Parts: sequence; C-alpha cells; structure tokens
Amino acid sequence: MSDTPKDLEGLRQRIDQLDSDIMRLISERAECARSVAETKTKDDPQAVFYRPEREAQVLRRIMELNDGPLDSEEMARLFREIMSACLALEQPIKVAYLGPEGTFTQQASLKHFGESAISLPMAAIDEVFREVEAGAVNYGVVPVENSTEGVINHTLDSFMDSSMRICGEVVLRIHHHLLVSDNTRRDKVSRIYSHPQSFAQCRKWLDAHYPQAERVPVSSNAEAARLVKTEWHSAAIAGDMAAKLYGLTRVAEKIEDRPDNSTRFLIIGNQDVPMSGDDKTSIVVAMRNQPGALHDLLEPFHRHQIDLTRLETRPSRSGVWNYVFFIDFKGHRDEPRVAAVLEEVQVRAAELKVLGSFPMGVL
Ligand SMILES: C=C(O[C@@H]1C=C(C(=O)O)C=C[C@H]1O)C(=O)O
Repeated sequence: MSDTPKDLEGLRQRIDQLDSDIMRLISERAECARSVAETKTKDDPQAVFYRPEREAQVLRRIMELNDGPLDSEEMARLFREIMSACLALEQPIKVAYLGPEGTFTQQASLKHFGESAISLPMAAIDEVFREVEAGAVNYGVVPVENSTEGVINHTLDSFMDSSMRICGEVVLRIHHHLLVSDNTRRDKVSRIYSHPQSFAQCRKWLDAHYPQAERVPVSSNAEAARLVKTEWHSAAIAGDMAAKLYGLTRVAEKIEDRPDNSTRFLIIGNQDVPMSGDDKTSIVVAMRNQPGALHDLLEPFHRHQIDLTRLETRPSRSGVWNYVFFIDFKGHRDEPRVAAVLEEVQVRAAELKVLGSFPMGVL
C-alpha cells in the first residue's frame, strides 16, 4: 500500500487502525448473519440456520477473490472461523464425531465447522449415526476412505440401515508422527501403538526404522498417544492433535509412506442440501444377481457423461440386496441430467437410495 508508513511505530499504529476496521466489519457481518437467522425463523420456526451450500459458496468466493499475500486456503480458513462464530451467535451447531478426542476425525470436524461448533466424541461410527438419528446432535462426522488404505467399511455399512443423508465432505491431509513422552527411553523403544489404518499407512517406514518393535494395534491414534504416557519403552504413531492433547514429542515427522496420504470424511445429517454450483451425489444401489448387472448400472452415467468419482462394492446383508454398490458422481440430484440418470438407474436396480447431494469439499 502506498501510504504504509516505514518506521516501526508508524507501522504499529497502522496495524492498530486496521484491526479496529476489521473488528468493526466483523461485527457488522455478525449483525447481518443474525438478521438472516431472524428472517429464516420468521418463515419457518423449525428452520435450520446452518446452510452447507451457502457456506461452500462463501468460501469459494473468498478463495477466488484473494490476491495474496496470504494464500487462498489460509484466507478461507480465517473466514471459516468468522462464519463459525457468526453462526454460534444464534445457534451453536452440535456435532458428533468418531472419537476419542485427538483423532483425525475431530480435526476434520474442526476444519469443516470451525472452532465455535460444539463437538462430542463418540466411541464408534454407528454411535455417530445413532446420535444424529436421535436428534441429540445436528450433524455427524465419520471417515469414509483413505487414499492409501481404501474404504472404511463400517461407514458404508452404517448407511445401509440408516436414513441419514450426506450433507458434506472434508478431505484432510494425514500426517503421522512417531511420538514419545518425556519418560520414554528413545533408544529402547520396543513397542509401538497405533490404529491399524495408521500402521498400514506407515508400513515401509516402520520396516526400515523399527523392524524389531512390536506393533500393537489399538482403537484409535489418540488412544495410542494416551498409552505412551505411562510406558517408558513405548512410542505411538498419531497426528498433531493427539500429540498436543497428550503433550508428546515428535521423534520423526511425516512418516506416512505416501506424501499425498489423505482421508475423506463425510458430514451426515437429516437435511437435503440445495445446489451450491459444484456438487457431488452419493447413491447406494442393489442390483439383481444376473450377468451384466454392473454394466447396466453404469451405462446411463456414461451416456449422460456424468463423472464417477468412486465405486465400491459391499456384500449384501439381505436377499434383495444381492450386490450393493456405493457410487459417487459429480453433479446435484436437482440437475436435470442427474435426475434423468437417477430415474434410469431406479428402473434397472432392485433398490436405489440417494444418500445425498452435497458441496464438494472446499477447504
Ligand atoms: C448467514 C447465513 O446463515 C449461516 C451463516 C453463514 C455466514 O455467516 O455466512 C452462511 C450460511 C449459514 O450457515 C445464510 O444462510 O446466509
């Protein structure tokens, strides 16, 4: 900026002035969001204030507008927190996530809803589903697939028996560290705790660096971190949140075998999300056990030129559901092209359930 002062005192005065301006504008924004909330409840007393499609649009716009020097993701993260605080002013969102505290799922929940949401750890994926179904919380966050290790079957299976809808997705880069406590004898590590998925994601590194150490699988990375606190000969593989929560030190950082290791999480709820302009749809389809079933199922997607982003098969759990396919594709169920495909699939399938259309993950 041309009128930016050059001396330290002048620069600090300028920063104070800018902070006052930013604060005034944030307050004005919060008032605006509050008025939106009032308008929503006037039309419908049961209205949900949180709008995933609108939040995705706000964040995408910020990323497009940003000219630096902060990078666009950083800028969007700041706005994520502003929106989170604005929303909490009216109605703090309650979120259940696959716990315990310190898991990557908690990190995904924070990334998606911001720090002002109230988040509650659950012991298992189906408990997250149950809490949302029972109305005890507004949304749930569960992992669904990892780029190295593949699909999380518990999550897919939970959808089969549930009426929950998918309202959003979050992709998180997963960095694992080898962690020890102050009491650990680093040269005597004979046991390493972690979640089986994390062991699988760090297998080569462990074979190279700790071939002799016993690998003990536990229910979560956070649990692994907790156990290390009490044993002088043990280490844990876990992420930053767990390390911070239990005050552990990183002996080796980013030990995952693949540098692009990431996990996709789903936001589940009981609301149908309108179009945001860049959306995905998830469906689960049962086909009859006959030759060419998979071809028949996929043919309409090909003909309407719809991009499939994922296809998973799960064993069926009832007579009708001979083959069960989970399919993700680009587009929203309200788009005519997508609606046409869904109609065709409906005719060919033994059963079709649309799990939801939702904004593509922004952050
Ligand atoms: C303000 C609104 O409500 C909520 C708050 C938002 C915000 O602070 O920008 C965006 C979407 C909603 O979660 C709205 O719907 O526009």
